[in-house]
Amino acid sequence: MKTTQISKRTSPLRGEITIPGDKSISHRSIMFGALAKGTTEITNFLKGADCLSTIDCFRKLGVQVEESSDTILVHGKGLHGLLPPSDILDTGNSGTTTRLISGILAGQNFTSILSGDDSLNSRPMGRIMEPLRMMSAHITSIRDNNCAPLRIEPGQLCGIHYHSKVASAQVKSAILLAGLYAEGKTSVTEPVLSRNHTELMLKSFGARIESSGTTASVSPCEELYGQKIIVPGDISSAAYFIAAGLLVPGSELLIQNVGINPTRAGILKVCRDMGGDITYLNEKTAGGEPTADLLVRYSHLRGTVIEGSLIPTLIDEIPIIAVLAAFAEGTTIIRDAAELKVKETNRIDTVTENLRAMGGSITPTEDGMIIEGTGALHGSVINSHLDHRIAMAFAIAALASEGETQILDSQCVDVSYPGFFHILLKK
Ligand SMILES: O=C(O)C1=C[C@@H](OP(=O)(O)O)[C@@H](O)[C@H](O)C1
Ligand SMILES: C=C(OP(=O)(O)O)C(=O)O
Repeated sequence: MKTTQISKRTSPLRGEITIPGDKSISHRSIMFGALAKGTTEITNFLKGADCLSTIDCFRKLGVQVEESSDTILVHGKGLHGLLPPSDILDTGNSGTTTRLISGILAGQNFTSILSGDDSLNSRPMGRIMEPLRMMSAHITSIRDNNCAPLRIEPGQLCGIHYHSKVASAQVKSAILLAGLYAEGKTSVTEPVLSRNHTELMLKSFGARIESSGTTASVSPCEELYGQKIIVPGDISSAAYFIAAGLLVPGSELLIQNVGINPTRAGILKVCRDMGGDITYLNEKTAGGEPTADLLVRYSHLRGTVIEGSLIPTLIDEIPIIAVLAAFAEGTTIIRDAAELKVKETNRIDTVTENLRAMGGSITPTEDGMIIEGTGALHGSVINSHLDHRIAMAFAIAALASEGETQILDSQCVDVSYPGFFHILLKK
């Protein structure tokens, strides 16, 4: 397993950088393309391990996916054309693959088994099993612990109106995708709006889908139709370079073509609230997804409060926000973020462990953390616990910290950002 060593950066980060494609949109482009009639052409697809797991699963379901250096072609099978898999569907480290594909598989006339790595197989699946069962799906946890491996058997689905306890785009999407196969209308109401890529993209593929506030509804349709998709740069990946630009003295970095969908862009609001100097340039919209180039300049940061409806818009960015908070002046409070406990690791614990190792002052809470900014950290050994977001967040902390830092199991960044260290260390 790989260890990456990072020392304090003595020169500013300057120039331009492009960010790999959005992970959420890349997963969905394969899934919806597979269920559509005709070919879906995807540009700027994220070839991270999670999205490659999605491709692998759909290949096992009989879908032809052609990969070239700059495009992916998905030869769709139509809504009812998937084939029984010859093997277990391996969803790797990916919660998104597992939960979204479960909604699709619940509506098929064959049995499938889904399983992932140790992290994935310990994450909660009851949150999708409950609503899918209410729709009459036959989905069971093979070890009877509400986790994967999951067995999904054929079922005749019926529409429901589900009130979700968690604001989770994966739960919402699993239900809406099952709704494509259900009799009648299927609706999901969330406590607060989560990322809405499924709603935007399914609409462009021709689904009968509507959204109003925190409720999204789908009704069955004859077919979906293949699309051309240009995947925007992933704001969750851009977050590390935004933070690097804000933290390394003298930096001025132009981060190009970043997705700034308001259901995803909470980190930009937080950085600005903390005093971060970020300018949006060249704003555009394609396929309902807004993008911009972000000009980020080194800034003096102050603490802030992050809570409520903002949390789902930046849930994956909380580890790097915690790093920013450690360098800021004053206190940062993060609450309403209990979902952090059920990601690739318990991110309240893994952020606390690693921030303390670097000399940060952090108090974990039941649903978040309180960080007293000390303005400085020191190098240390970082245990990523194989969580890509932890490895990348603390790599950025290392750039602005005295001494040397070693990131253990740094290869895990390949889950969402292959080449991350190469780009970071040559910039
Ligand atoms: O739908 C998606 O693409 C995702 C939703 C979020 O998970 P939850 O739905 O569990 O909040 C996020 O953490 C994950 O990285 C991607
Ligand atoms: C939580 C994440 O992804 P997933 O749920 O798809 O594993 C993530 O990328 O931070």
